[in-house]
Amino acid sequence: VVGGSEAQPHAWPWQVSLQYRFLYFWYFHACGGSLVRRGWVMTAAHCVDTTKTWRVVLGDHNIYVSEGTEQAIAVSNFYVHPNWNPNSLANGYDIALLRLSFDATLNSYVQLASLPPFGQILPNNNPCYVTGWGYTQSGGQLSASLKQAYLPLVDYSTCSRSDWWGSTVKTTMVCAGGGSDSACQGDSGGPLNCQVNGRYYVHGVTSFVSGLGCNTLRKPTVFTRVSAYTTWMEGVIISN
Ligand SMILES: CC(C)C[C@H](NC(=O)C(F)(F)F)C(=O)N[C@@H](C)C(=O)Nc1ccc(C(F)(F)F)cc1
Repeated sequence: VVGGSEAQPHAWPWQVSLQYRFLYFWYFHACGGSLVRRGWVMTAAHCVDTTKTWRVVLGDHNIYVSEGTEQAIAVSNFYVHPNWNPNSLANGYDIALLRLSFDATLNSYVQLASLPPFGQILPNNNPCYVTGWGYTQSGGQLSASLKQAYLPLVDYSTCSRSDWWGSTVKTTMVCAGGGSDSACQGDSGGPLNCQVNGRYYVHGVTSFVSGLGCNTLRKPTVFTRVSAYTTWMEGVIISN
């Protein structure tokens, strides 16, 4: 997250850190995710590399310090959207579900995300926050502590303007920000938390930013629109 501020610990208790094992017993934070069922995490398809060994860490704040609130759970299966094409990021479908090897324990540090109703489109400027441990500057480094940035929602008609994202953005995506604050590498797969009637819903899965820099003017962060995929997710979960 570029800009914004450090989140209050456990203010976003559905936020997970998605980590892959390297060397013997070391894990590396690669992406974010959201806990959607006790045994299921929603993330971005572009985060999933099935040749690696993955785990999710729930209830975390500082990813480099053991605080006693974490739950680390192995990922036992991956369900990437069938239409996802890694060579066509602009086509969308950048969403995946991870089956955990056992169910998370829900408590004040670990809670389920609320998902929007199918097809819901939020208005321009709807208040939203992006959260994650991603780079704090373009070409920078990961944040040790979870960060949040206020990113007002940008509606499709604005986001698809030619001097914004043009035809790169689709209606199955959601844009937010476009100013000095943004997501950045390492925030992928994490939630866009949008306030609707006083409650926060995970309305987006962090997908991409401009290749020219994370917080490029008029290139808002682009998210997979969760409300376009809730039926697909229900189908995966009830049959696995
Ligand atoms: C690894 C990438 C697939 C996703 C990566 N995502 C992120 O950094 C995050 F965290 F904002 F979600 C990203 O946007 N990286 C930048 C450097 C990028 O490649 N952006 C980008 C690439 C292609 C397009 C497109 F769709 F136009 F081809 C748009 C943006």
